Order: sequence, then C-alpha cells, then structure tokens
Amino acid sequence: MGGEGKVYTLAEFSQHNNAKDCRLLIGGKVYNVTKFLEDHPGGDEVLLSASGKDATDDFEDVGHSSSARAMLDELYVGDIDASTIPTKTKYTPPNHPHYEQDKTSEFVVKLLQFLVPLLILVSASIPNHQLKHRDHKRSWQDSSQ
Ligand code: HEM
Repeated sequence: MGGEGKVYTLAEFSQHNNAKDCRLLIGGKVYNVTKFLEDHPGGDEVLLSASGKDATDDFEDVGHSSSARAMLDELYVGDIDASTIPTKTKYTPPNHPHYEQDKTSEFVVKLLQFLVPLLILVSASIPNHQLKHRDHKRSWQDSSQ
C-alpha cells in the first residue's frame, strides 16, 4: 500500500468513505480497506458505514480475532492528526433550552395531575357538605315542630 505514514486531518480522512475509496480510523490509525471490502468476512456494508468516522468502537465491539488484527498492518496507510479530532464529539449532550423546556412541561403535567383531582374533590364535596348541613338543619327543625 502506498502512502504509509501520511498524517490525515479528520476532514481529509472522512472523505474516503465510499466503495471506491474506503478508509477506516481505528485506534488513531488510518487503514485503507478499499480492496478488502469484498473479502471482509463481516461484509462490505459494515465497513462502509464505519468509514468517515472513528471506527474503533465498531471494530472492538465485534471482538475481532488476532488474525483479523494482524491484517490491520497490511492495510495501514497513515495516522490521524489528533488535534483535528474534537474531543467527545460522539456524545454531545442535548442542548439546554430544550432540556429546560421538557422539564417545565413535565412539571406542569405533574402539577395538573395533582391539582385536577384535588379540585374535583373539593368542588364536589363542598356543596354536598353544605347540602347535608342544610338538610340536617331542616330535619332538625321538622322534628322539633
Ligand atoms: C480493517 C479493519 C477490519 C478488519 C481487518 C476485519 C477483519 C475481519 C475478519 C478477519 C473477520 C473474521 C472473524 C475474525 O477473524 O475475527 C471479521 C469478522 C467480522 N467483522 Fe471485521 N474487520 C475489520 C473491521 C470491521 C468493522 C469496522 C466492523 C464493524 C463495523 C466489522 C465487523 C465484522 C463482523 C460483524 C464480523 C463477523 C462476521 C461473522 O462472523 O459473520 N469489521 N472481520
């Protein structure tokens, strides 16, 4: 393979993400898998979808054998310029305004869930109570006559 030892920027590396030119980034190293695509026991699709980004986790998750790891040496074409990789790009937290909004509506729903039954209960029991009271009074007056 030509071009050994080349230092790729992340932007440059991520352009090699198709069947005609497919390179993988595993453990900070760039591998040209274009010719390996059809020979890969796991299929070409997984390699294509793992290209253009950091494929270290994808590669490790499969639990590749040591002979698979040995193949990496032959496919090695260079390294990635670490300064072009933003740290923790994969897990950007959801943006805050959204988060606050969700929390507020959640709170309102909880408040309503608490208040609505309470209001129903109160509005239902007060007139009843007054009625009973009135009935009681009336019946007391009736019997005393
Ligand atoms: C240059 C990088 C890679 C090489 C040299 C490679 C090589 C191999 C080899 C030799 C096998 C046969 C089993 C073994 O020996 O472990 C294999 C299987 C497999 N690989 Fe890769 N692989 C690479 C990257 C990847 C990536 C990035 C993925 C996932 C996105 C992947 C997914 C798989 C899967 C799913 C299998 C299992 C296939 C099966 O058992 O049916 N491989 N790979």
